[in-house]
Amino acid sequence: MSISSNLQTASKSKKESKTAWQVAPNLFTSFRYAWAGIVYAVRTQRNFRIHLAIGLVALILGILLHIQLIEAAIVAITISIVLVMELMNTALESVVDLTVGQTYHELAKIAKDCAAGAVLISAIAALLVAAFIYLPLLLVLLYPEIA
Ligand SMILES: Nc1ncnc2c1ncn2[C@@H]1O[C@H](COP(=O)(O)OP(=O)(O)OP(=O)(O)O)[C@@H](O)[C@H]1O
Repeated sequence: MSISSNLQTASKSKKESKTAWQVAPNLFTSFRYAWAGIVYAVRTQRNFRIHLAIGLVALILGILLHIQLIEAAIVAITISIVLVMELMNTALESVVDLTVGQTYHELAKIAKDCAAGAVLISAIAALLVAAFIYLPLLLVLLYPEIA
C-alpha cells in the first residue's frame, strides 16, 4: 500500500478517535484498539484479506474433511502465524513511513524487505502444513482405491 494512502487512512482514524494515543484505561479499551488494528489491516491491506480468506477456506475444508483435533490445532496456529506476520508487517511499514516519510533510505528498504520476507516464510510454511494435512485426505477422497 502506498505511503500517501496509508497516511490518509491514518489521519481518518485519527479524526475518529482523538484519544487513541492515550494509554488504554481498561481491558475493554485495549481490546478495542487491538480490534481497530485488525480492522485497519482488513480495510487497507490486500494481502491480509487474501490470507484471511485462504485461512477461512482452510478451516472450512478441515471441517468438511473431518481432520483430527491435533491437525485442526496445527492449522489454526499456522493461519494465526500468517495473519500475525501480516499485522506486524503492516505495523512496521507504518513505523518506517512515519520515520522516513517518502524519502528513500537503505535501512527503510531493509526493514520493509525483511518484514515482507517474514510474511513469505510464514506463507510457505502454511502451504507445507496444508500439503501435509489436506493432500493425503483429498487424494483418498478423489482416489478411494489407494486407501
Ligand atoms: N522509504 C523507503 N526507502 C527505501 N525503500 C523503500 C521505502 N519504502 C518502500 N521501499 C521499498 O519498496 C517495497 C514496497 O514498499 P511498500 O511500503 O510499498 O510496501 P507494500 O508494497 O505496501 O508491501 P506489502 O505488500 O507487504 O504491504 C519495500 O519492500 C522496499 O523494498
